[in-house]
Amino acid sequence: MKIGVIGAGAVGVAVCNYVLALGNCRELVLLDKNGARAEGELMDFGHASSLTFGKNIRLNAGDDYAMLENADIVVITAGAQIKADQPRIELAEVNSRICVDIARNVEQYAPNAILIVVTNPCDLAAFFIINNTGFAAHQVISSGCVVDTARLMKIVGDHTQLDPKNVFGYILGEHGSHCFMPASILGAGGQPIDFYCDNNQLPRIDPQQLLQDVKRAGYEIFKRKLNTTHGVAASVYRIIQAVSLNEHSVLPVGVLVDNHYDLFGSVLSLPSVIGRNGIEKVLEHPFTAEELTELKQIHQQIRGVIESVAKITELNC
Ligand SMILES: NC(=O)c1ccc[n+]([C@@H]2O[C@H](COP(=O)([O-])OP(=O)(O)OC[C@H]3O[C@@H](n4cnc5c(N)ncnc54)[C@H](O)[C@@H]3O)[C@@H](O)[C@H]2O)c1
Repeated sequence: MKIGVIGAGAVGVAVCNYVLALGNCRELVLLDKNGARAEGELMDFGHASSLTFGKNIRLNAGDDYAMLENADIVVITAGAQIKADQPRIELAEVNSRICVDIARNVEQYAPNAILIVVTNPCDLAAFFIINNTGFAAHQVISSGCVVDTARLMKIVGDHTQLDPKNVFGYILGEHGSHCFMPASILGAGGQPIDFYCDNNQLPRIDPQQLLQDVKRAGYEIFKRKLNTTHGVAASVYRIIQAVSLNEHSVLPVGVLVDNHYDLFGSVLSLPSVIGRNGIEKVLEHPFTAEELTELKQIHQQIRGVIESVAKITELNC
């Protein structure tokens, strides 16, 4: 496996750390417009290979896309960070353009790669990549709500005093403010969440409050350290693992909505089967009527943003 990471910032480097510590790839490429920064990071990582647990993965870094030749997986974390008081739509324009340019460069050297888009707004950026490059929809995965779902699992795990891995639930929709939680599938230890709480003398969880807490989780981290890195990097590594081991894992990643739930033309997080071909299948869930209405409303809001960004950037939508 050859893995590329574009963007040698806080998130890109955190992803490299997971790949080097846990992964089983033969080559890791770190690319940044600031090539020296990427080189410095991988030179630093290189010293880990002298230690007993370090893996001798071939490391390449710089600013030249040719390094990505025949990469199997490319993670895009490059882009601008939101500035104080900057409207989100402005960041969407800037980063959608950057991500499409990057994907066009990647396409020249690794047209068969699976792309994992992390740069925010990741769902919008993935949507514009699908519509403005030769990458097929199944090759382009937005990291979407995997991190939001991890946050949900941790919060419910703390409440139920269970390992978060024994919590089942999804955050779906858009990574960010337009996400929702289908309460009908939330569970702990294989039991419906209300049943679990009642049987264990715990207060029931208010689904609306839970969703608010999930939405605030990223903000609470950002307020303290001015970025978020570890949770998102672990989420990206989870997707890398599903692709590289052809796991057919169901993950709430951002996928092109193309006649799913009668919706067309956005990227939203939906439970999807992830394997060697990227998105192998988008699962259709038996959502309640209310949940379906919520999903449709989110899609319509996102379509509005897509059309505004397309108008200004002249990207296809
Ligand atoms: N999807 C998520 O869950 C999630 C979570 C955290 C951060 N993010 C996003 O990830 C992105 C990166 O965050 P970060 O904290 O690493 O930022 P950062 O500022 O630390 O790093 C960004 C890097 O991208 C590089 N870069 C910018 N434009 C480039 C281009 N055109 N080509 C190559 N490299 C380029 C910069 O030189 C910099 O090294 C941001 O958009 C952030 O909002 C997403």
